Amino acid sequence: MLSVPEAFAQILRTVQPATPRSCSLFEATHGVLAEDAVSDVNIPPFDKALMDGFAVRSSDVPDGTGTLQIQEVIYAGSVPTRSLEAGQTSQIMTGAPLPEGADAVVQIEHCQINEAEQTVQIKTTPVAPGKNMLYRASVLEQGATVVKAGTFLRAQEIGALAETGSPQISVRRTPSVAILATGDELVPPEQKPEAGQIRNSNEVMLHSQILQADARPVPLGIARDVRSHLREKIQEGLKSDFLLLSGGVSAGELDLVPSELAAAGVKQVFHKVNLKPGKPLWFGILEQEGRAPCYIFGLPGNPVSSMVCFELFVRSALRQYLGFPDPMPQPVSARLTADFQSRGDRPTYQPARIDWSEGEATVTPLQSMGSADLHATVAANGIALFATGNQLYQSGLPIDTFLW
Ligand SMILES: Nc1nc2c(c(=O)[nH]1)N[C@H]1C(S)=C(S)[C@@H](COP(=O)(O)OP(=O)(O)OC[C@H]3O[C@@H](n4cnc5c(N)ncnc54)[C@H](O)[C@@H]3O)O[C@H]1N2
Ligand code: MOO
Repeated sequence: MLSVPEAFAQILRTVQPATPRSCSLFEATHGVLAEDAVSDVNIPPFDKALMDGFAVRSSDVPDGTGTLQIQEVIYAGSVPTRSLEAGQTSQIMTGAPLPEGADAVVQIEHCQINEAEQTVQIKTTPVAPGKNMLYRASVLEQGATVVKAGTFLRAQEIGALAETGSPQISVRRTPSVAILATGDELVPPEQKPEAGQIRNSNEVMLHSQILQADARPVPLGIARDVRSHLREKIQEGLKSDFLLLSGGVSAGELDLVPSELAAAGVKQVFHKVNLKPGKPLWFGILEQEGRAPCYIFGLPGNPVSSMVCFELFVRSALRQYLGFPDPMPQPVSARLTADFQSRGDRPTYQPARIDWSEGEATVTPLQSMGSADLHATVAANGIALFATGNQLYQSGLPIDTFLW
């Protein structure tokens, strides 16, 4: 059976980053930048006042006092016409360019203007070069990288791109992800289950996980364990960029998913991974003439297996599709708060509570009845990884955890 690292490697080898599209900054939120963006200007573009007041030569008022001759008033958006010689100053507004010779600004509250003599008396704390101003290009130089390819675009990146001359950018947009729950035992959440039935909790849970992964869910409802119905629903799902099926992938007589996917032309990449929960995980690709491939995951029906497989494998595939440089889940090392006895013939991903105290992460594995016990995940904010075998992990030992 495939190991977890081998499964990751096969997913990352199979899923190709989406073709980038050009879009305006108004459409770019939650996309991922496809090419490095460089600045076409210096930031700030000129030595810039950060206060309303007087532009000065700091050497004229090193101790913060002195009387200076006013040359002109410089507003934001205008250009100074006079440079400052010794003993001279110009009144300046926040955001305006400093005149040549000036290297500091004294704020207006510390200045007394004599209109008749066109002088200003300054009384403030010592003035060093750079006070209340930003030097040209001190934030960013023209030609420097503003946002790197592979960056998820939030409000601040979008603002920085606007400031530096990238109104139109090349972006990978979030994929559509179809969800298809399978099983004759399932009823919708709004229905009270009758004998032998359970509610379809995986569809809405996956919907929420897809949204949390910043992708676009396309819920398709329930496919019954009847080939014709499943076939029809699979065809609908294959129109999305990804298709997630829940249930029907293990060894049961009505586990029709792998054979129906094969009949639809989907090529299996792997079936079954050595982890707990999630062993029956299925992954494949549909290559299509003239359009992008569809990537298909058959997630085990047990709710915790479905959730864990999404967080580990589907999320990594979505990150790879979006062009993130590090698509794999990032482990957080945390110390066990109590002894933990691991059991089992597979690496185990145990629902866990991860906390931070005094700057260090701690982890408390939660009691769980296994892959059908969704309630253990409600109290959890992540998963703790334990290697195969029966082993006593002592309190205080650092182990790998993954937040969700
Ligand atoms: N003989 C074997 N039996 C099983 C094996 C095996 O290797 N050999 N693997 C076990 C493991 S591990 C898992 S996990 C499950 C996964 O089975 P399937 O993916 O085929 O899923 P189902 O049998 O359809 O369902 C399993 C379980 O989950 C419930 N379920 C299904 N869909 C939903 C849903 N949308 N919402 C909530 N719950 C759902 C379903 O009722 C079952 O109780 O197989 C083991 N068996
Ligand atoms: O993958 Mo299953 O949930 O391990 O029992």
